[in-house]
Amino acid sequence: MSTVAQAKRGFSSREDERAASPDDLLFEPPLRIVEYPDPILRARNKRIETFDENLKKLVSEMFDVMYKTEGIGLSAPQVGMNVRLMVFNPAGERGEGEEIVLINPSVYKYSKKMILFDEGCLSFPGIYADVERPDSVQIEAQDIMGANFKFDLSGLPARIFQHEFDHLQGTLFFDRMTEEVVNSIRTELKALEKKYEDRTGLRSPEKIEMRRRMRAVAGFGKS
Ligand SMILES: CSCC[C@H](NC=O)C(=O)N[C@@H](C)C(=O)N[C@@H](CO)C(=O)O
Ligand SMILES: [Fe+2]
Repeated sequence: MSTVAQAKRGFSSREDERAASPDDLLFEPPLRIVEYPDPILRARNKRIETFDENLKKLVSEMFDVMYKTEGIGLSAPQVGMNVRLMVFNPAGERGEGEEIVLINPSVYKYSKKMILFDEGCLSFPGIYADVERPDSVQIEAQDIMGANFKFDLSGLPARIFQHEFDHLQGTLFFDRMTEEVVNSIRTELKALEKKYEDRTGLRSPEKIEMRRRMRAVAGFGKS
């Protein structure tokens, strides 16, 4: 399927979510943050169906790298693992606030009220810009033991959840920015693309203009 067709489908329906194999969950610490425009950030993320010690270790390593890099949230694809897992702690400090672990999350309701917030992403070091998102969301997910639960999020936790949920859909924060806002960070985005091209010897897998066009079909409210 072409990238454009994938974006139109939005990786969103349950039928599209394949189950992760034990190999998909293998990792070697220390985890490292995957930076834009690495194609890992646009790849499909598989459902987790094995709730074991390895998963607990992965979650623990994700919190480690999140705190070390001054994050308040982290999704598995950002550490090279294409599975449907996110961790967050709005306090951003170990031992403070509440550590949330969400596996195979989905959204069943978004608020109508929308809020602008100056967002940063660990996969786009040093880049901050305004993103508009619903103020609150009602979600369901599984915990580290595989138990299902539902809860409501608003304010900063809702913001972090939506940012990380987007990562699980292959959507990046600039896909949600207005054209004017993307223009304000375009030089920094291009610098990250050049860094990737210099490091890998490969052409950047995406061109910013193309993502701009695809943003129109990203849409809120799909799950
Ligand atoms: C507001 S949602 C941001 C979530 C993001 N997670 C993964 O990319 C994240 O943690 N971004 C950081 C750059 C961030 O927001 N850090 C905080 C605390 O240092 C900040 O205020 O910059
Ligand atoms: Fe991010």
